[in-house]
Amino acid sequence: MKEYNLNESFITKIAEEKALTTKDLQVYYGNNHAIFDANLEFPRFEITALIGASGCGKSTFLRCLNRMNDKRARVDGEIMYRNLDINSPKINVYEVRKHIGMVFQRPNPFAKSIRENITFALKNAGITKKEILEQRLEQSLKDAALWDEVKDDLDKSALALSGGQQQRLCIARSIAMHPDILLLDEPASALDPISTSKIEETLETLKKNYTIIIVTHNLQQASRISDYTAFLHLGHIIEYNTTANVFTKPKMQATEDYVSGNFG
Ligand SMILES: Nc1ncnc2c1ncn2[C@@H]1O[C@H](COP(=O)(O)OP(=O)(O)OP(=O)(O)O)[C@@H](O)[C@H]1O
Repeated sequence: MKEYNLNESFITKIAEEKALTTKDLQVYYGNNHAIFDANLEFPRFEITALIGASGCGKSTFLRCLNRMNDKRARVDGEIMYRNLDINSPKINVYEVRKHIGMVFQRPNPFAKSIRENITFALKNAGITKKEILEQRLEQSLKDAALWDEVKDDLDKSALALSGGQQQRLCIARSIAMHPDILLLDEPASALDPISTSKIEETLETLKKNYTIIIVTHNLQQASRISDYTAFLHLGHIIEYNTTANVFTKPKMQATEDYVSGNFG
């Protein structure tokens, strides 16, 4: 693999309102230092893509943003959300996850009905009024572009849905909680091209109301749907800029090689 100077980077500052900011974020799996000095500002109501070769730390970084690494890694540094450092040990992680939701690579609906997949977490969060549950059910399924396909089958098992429908159900389940930020870890990598384009359309619509941060291996997908892109290499954020700049006028050689397919 070509060697690049990992101490050189180009990290843009965001002029818009920020939804989340990481400051000097470091992640260690035992002795493996997996993320180095990540300083990124995520703009509100925009889609930011995290790209880079396998093992560069995309998922590790994403998982820090709603404290999903707590049990597997040591995470140092700050993650600022609404003037609070949500990486502080004093913070209630369940509260964090109500505001910052996560959708995983493989669709993981509960083995329950479509309705219960949406209402389960809401009920756990103390929402018991039937009208509110029904309203959240319908709205989240509409926002995830699934309502028309399932509205007559709400009491059927979620496991009977196709993979693409299951993934949109998982997005609906996340947004039913009314988070501010949605984290997605390669949400379309297990899906066929039609389901993938439905997920992409859904994300484009959702960004009106949500800040979206997505890990993707698919460079076309990053360039199609994201407003900002961060390129990671060996745990370092090498470049962060508008997606148009990252793909057409990259500042760093490593980025240019990666986006043009001359990497490695
Ligand atoms: N649970 C874990 N325990 C120990 N090391 C881990 C763990 N998860 C990831 N790592 C290590 O951290 C580094 C970054 O991995 P990570 O999965 O974040 O990369 P990635 O860019 O998301 O990769 P991919 O694109 O293949 O999913 C790798 O060296 C990996 O081996």
